[in-house]
Amino acid sequence: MPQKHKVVIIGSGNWGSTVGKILAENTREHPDVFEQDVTMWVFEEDVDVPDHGTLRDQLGDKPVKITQAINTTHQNFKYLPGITLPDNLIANSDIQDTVRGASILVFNLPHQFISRILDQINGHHLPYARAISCIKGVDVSDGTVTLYSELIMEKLGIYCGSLSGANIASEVAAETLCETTVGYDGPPMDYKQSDGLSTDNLIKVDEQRQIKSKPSHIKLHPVPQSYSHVDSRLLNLLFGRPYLNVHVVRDVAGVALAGALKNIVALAVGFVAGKEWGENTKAAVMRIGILEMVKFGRLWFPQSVNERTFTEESAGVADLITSASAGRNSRSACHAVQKHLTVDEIERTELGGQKLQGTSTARAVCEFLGEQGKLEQFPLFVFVYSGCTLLVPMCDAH
Ligand SMILES: NC(=O)c1ccc[n+]([C@@H]2O[C@H](COP(=O)([O-])OP(=O)(O)OC[C@H]3O[C@@H](n4cnc5c(N)ncnc54)[C@H](O)[C@@H]3O)[C@@H](O)[C@H]2O)c1
Ligand SMILES: O=P(O)(O)OC[C@H](O)CO
Repeated sequence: MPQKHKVVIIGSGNWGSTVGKILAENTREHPDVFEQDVTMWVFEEDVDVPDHGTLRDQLGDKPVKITQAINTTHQNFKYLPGITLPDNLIANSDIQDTVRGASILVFNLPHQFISRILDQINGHHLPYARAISCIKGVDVSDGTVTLYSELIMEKLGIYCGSLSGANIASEVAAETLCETTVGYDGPPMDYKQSDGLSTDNLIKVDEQRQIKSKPSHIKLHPVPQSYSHVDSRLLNLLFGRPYLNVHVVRDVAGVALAGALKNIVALAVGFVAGKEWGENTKAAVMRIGILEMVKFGRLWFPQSVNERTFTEESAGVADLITSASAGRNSRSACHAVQKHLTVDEIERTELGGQKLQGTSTARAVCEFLGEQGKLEQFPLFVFVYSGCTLLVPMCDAH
């Protein structure tokens, strides 16, 4: 019998809790492959107990710790209300305790918080753990665009794939039919060597990106042969559900980048909706948006991004459509225009603690493009970042 994978999830927001639910359902269904309990790292906070159902019978009417609320009621009523979570999904606010001994780490938190969490994890995880990032966003610093899958690889020295798709969390949690894309080109798990750093285990960084500060290779620890391989079959066991079809592709960068950039386009569509410019304009914005997404990938990730990920996968055009139609970025931009507020104000007042990814991504991407002298090639991204301020200030002064 292979050693069982221990799976943990870092993040417990709207999508974090949804993916936690999926993981726990699957580890329970495949006890031969996975340890049943899935620990979910939760950013600790006090939450008010809603006055409906049996929640106050179980928790009382005073504010309680969110971890206590989740572990007692098996609901995350602040970030994923109305959904029952499996009782083998265990909330834990101690990040180092959460990752200890885990062979599969799933990262799923707003990108604003990932860097600090990685610093706290470093040194406390298995050196051969494998990771999947469900985070939609990009990190821009020192004149470089870094995908969160890459940041995780660099900071922790472990392999990281990406998951992204047309996945409005509340719909996935309600188990309506949908699909998603997993980018995974990782080395197989069972190396001939079972200890030490293998020279076969090199993940090549896209050399065309001319990233001066990055190593050209990241050396990975081989996974002991006792585990089953992390391959497309195992990823389907982990993320697939009867209502969620998973397609595994090798294009990790394309999946991650599409998930990040579509949020900029979704904001633009939201502005159009708020201005009541109609469906033709929304369609035009989406068409131009997908072309800018592809162009960005071609320019900055020429060796790693496969353009077909943008046009054929759930992570590409399908996610753009769903996000533009019903995502938080699009809705918030629409409300901002209608209420003459900034999107940041809408985020603070209407999202109940959930975080938008589009505004900071637009800012990061456009500042990067400005530094590279490429702004004129991305008029829609620039429109979102700066042009939209003519309609409504997109962000607070910063
Ligand atoms: N919600 C969706 O429909 C959806 C769908 C697909 C992908 N995504 C992506 O998933 C990722 C996670 O989004 P989400 O919807 O789960 O989050 P969310 O928007 O619900 O964000 C709230 C989460 O952030 C946490 N948080 C607040 N302050 C924090 C801090 N200082 N440090 C750490 N955590 C803190 C909260 O505890 C909560 O868990 C994002 O990149 C998002 O783009 C979201
Ligand atoms: O609600 P948004 O705008 O963060 O988008 C949600 C998902 O990314 C849709 O796939």
